Amino acid sequence: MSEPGRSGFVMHRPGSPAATAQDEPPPAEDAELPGDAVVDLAEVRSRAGVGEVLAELDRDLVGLAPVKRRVEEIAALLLVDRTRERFGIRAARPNLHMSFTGNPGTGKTTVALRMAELLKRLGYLRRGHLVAVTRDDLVGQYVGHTAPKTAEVVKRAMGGVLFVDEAYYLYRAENERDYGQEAIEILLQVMENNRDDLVVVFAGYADRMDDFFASNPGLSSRVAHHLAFPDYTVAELERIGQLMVSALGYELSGAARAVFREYLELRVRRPRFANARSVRNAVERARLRQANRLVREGAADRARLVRIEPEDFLASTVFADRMSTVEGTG
Ligand SMILES: Nc1ncnc2c1ncn2[C@@H]1O[C@H](COP(=O)(O)OP(=O)(O)OP(=O)(O)O)[C@@H](O)[C@H]1O
Repeated sequence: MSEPGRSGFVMHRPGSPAATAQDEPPPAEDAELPGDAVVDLAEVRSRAGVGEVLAELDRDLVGLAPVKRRVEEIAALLLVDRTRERFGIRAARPNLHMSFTGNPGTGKTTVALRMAELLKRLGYLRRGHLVAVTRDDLVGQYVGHTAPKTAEVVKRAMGGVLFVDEAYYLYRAENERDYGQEAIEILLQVMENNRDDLVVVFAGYADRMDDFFASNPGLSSRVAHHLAFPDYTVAELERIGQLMVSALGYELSGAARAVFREYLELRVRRPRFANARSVRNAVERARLRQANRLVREGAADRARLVRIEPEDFLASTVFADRMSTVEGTG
């Protein structure tokens, strides 16, 4: 027998008759649980909606198994931390600043958004929004401009996640008077002093992030969770493409599927390949071509409006030739 408390905690008291809502009011949010209480963690997890966010993450994002596992581990850490608090066990709040490393289009921003939502549901962030910035949003061009610029961004991000993309551009080793250093100093302070209200995620290519952290030990020591985003396999890119296509209300004909796969196999080897972002761009281009084809043809029924055909992936010239024109288009 269990009884949900207002805070989502379910108390079991071994050896005592099960309480009901009538004979025992649920404990207040800040009421400390007695030492012999037993908390049903699965119930707490489900009440906070954690399972829901994790299930959505799993459903909406193809692959990324190691990332999903780390997100789940962090969620478990926070659930247990909250539960310990309810027993009056006081400890510093877990450090939640993170680094997300991986190539472009591997899902870093998307996972950061889900993480923000998760942290909100677990009560670690007030708002759970995401503010994504790059160096230009933080660093000014003239003396005295950086501090107010960074402060403004930090203010906007309070209660949520500050996502610093391509974080290594903040630090320019070759220029010791670079204003980026000033932004880093401010972020360091905020990461230490506002841990309860802001989570900072530094994102970028893995090798450059390693150098960035090596040059900034202060930052590195404040980042507790490092999540590595691997490149997608062709099969995963194909599934990502299918998801995107159906989310837009289209479908690939059988022949289009084969052409799409062939396209991806070539595309991953071309310069400026950007994983799922390149897939999104390919889908958008196919959508554009399909529309133009239909208008040229002059009439369309429902089936034709939703179907992407091979020629929507193929340009007028042969595939291999076209791949050279794909360069630089993402
Ligand atoms: N695993 C995935 N499954 C489905 N869609 C994905 C997946 N990963 C990324 N996407 C989609 O691909 C696009 C790019 O992803 P996202 O912006 O999160 O990547 P990123 O790593 O932050 O890239 P960048 O570093 O270039 O900003 C988004 O539209 C996102 O929804």
